[in-house]
Amino acid sequence: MTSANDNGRWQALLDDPPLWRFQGVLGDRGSQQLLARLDTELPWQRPSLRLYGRDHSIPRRQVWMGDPHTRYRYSGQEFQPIPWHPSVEGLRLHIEALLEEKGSPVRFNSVLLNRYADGNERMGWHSDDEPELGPDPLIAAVSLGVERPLRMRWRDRHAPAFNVWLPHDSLLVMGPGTQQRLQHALLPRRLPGLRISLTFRWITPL
Ligand SMILES: O=C(O)CCC(=O)C(=O)O
Ligand SMILES: [Fe+2]
Repeated sequence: MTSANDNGRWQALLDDPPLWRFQGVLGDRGSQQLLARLDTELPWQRPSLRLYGRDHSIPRRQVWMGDPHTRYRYSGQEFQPIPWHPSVEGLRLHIEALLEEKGSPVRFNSVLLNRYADGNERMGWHSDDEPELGPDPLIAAVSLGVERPLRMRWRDRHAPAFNVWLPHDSLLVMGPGTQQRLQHALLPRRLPGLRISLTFRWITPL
């Protein structure tokens, strides 16, 4: 599915740390089909997380998927992955091929899927820097549905925060160093409509 042509669809948003965006991952038909399939076929959950001693339901829904040993811990909870949905496994292989062709070979063994019913649903400021992701993770995030901005800010505040717009059927690659130096958030916006993101990771069993 990849071709020499793909090089023209990569856009460098930052050089250091490397932040890249790719448009047209699956094409119109494939991306619409995947969005509908994920929306209807996955067991979306809204777990409670403990924050400053109180339980809060997350302001979105999520599914943790991956190889059986890829347990994932955050905010005092441990998530067991559900097995790969065939469409998501196909997307994983496609993205690994795109990255290999770009000269950044990488493998993923897990994915966090996030479902935002509308602009009120969101994800707060964080870095994906859990120990099981290793010291220098590369995270590949596919966006489907309504285009929303991922807000990014420098941890040391040496430069202003900025938006990375994530159109339907795009891929954002957060390369090595991104999690150490930047935080990101999907802030609430007055935008109607469904968005689903898939953030592919490599989890090292601890
Ligand atoms: O929905 C997004 O694009 C952001 C998701 C994210 O930051 C994450 O899954 O860690
Ligand atoms: Fe994240």
